[in-house]
Amino acid sequence: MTRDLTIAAVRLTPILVADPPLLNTQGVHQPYTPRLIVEVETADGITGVGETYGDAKYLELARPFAGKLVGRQVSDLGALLLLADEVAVDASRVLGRVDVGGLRGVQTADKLRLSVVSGFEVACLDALGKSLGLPVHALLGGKVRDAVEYSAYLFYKWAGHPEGVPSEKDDWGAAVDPAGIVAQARAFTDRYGFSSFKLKGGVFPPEEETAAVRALAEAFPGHPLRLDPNGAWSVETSLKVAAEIGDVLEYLEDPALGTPAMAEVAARTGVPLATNMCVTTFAEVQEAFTKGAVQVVLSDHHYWGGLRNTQQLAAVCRTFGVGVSMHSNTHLGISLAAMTHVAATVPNLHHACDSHYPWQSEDVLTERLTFDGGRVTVSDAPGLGVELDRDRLAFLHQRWLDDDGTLRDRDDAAAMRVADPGWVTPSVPRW
Ligand SMILES: O=C([O-])C(=O)C[C@H](O)[C@@H](O)C(=O)[O-]
Ligand SMILES: [Mg+2]
Repeated sequence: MTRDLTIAAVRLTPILVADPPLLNTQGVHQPYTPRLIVEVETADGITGVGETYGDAKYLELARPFAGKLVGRQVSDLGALLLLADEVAVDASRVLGRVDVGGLRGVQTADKLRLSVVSGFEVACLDALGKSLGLPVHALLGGKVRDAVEYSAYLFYKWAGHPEGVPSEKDDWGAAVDPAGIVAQARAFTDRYGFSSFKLKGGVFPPEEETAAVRALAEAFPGHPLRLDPNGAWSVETSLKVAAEIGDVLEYLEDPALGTPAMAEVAARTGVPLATNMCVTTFAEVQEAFTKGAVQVVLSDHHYWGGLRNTQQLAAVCRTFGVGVSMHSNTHLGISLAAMTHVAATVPNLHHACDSHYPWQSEDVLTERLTFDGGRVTVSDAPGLGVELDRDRLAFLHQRWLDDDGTLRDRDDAAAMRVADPGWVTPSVPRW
């Protein structure tokens, strides 16, 4: 049977999804956060889905990029990155400083383009897999594991968004001290079976956060623990924390901002350092690896330009003896499926992956993905193995249409100012 893999249509649907009041060093998550759902339809009527960031700066690139794909083949994956280079990035979008929501290091035109491409690459792979009757992991060379392990992503959080702010309720409660963090970890374990834990730090003074990690170590002896202040600490503070809790850490994630500071910390501690801030593109690899600044890179297909680039990153890490883990921002089930497919193919992925998915009560799928013993089973169904719920998609899109623009760009500092009008993004190092 011949198949027509020509892309006949591309649909882009920006949505707003509920997000709990999770705290990080920049502020707090908004009650609703933007995502972009990408659909690629072949001439045969097969639809592939992808998901990426939905802020205006990504939409601006996604729209012209979508126009370039019509008439091409869904199998033409190599061309995606080249086509993306043809899409102009408005200079005002390239801030030259850490971006407000993504906490992914300094924002560049390249990073914006790669994040857009990732959603389209996943949609093309989904459509191609459905056309050929093959799962995405098979298109990527085949799985080396049947399930992918995820870690519990613990956050300091408030019980709810500020009074009077429209939001969805969550049932996690508040967590603003060690006891609250341990209770949250127990809830993660009870609900999903996770056995490794990452605490998002950079929120409270380091002594409070190390106390929370100690409390976790006592409550879950021997379980892998990570602490990630998103570069909020000085080199000296990072070293102090490493000395205090290094004995219970699997790794310390981005304690200090930027490769030179990370290299200095790494030179003076035996605690492995991980990053999703100083190595986020191939261009940043050489300096960081040759300086020994990081021992683990958190891959993220949204950052790196897709699933195939994620595999290439893993190969580069293997070459340099650097470990691989996986980063996550707020995402839905399409991305979790994509993360699981690529993670299943990476032999040197030896750390449980991060995922925000448990924090997301809303999705655009007919069936949510589930964690069993902290693991997601790798689907062998054609494509990603997920199905779009068009009614939910329309509902969440309507929320985006109804928004006056306040929430269409993630801004954790602005969300914090609703509760604390004097809040300004802390300068780095904060401690
Ligand atoms: O460094 C990380 O792991 C992240 O940046 C993940 C997320 O962005 C997280 O910090 C958040 O959403 O607040
Ligand atoms: Mg991180």
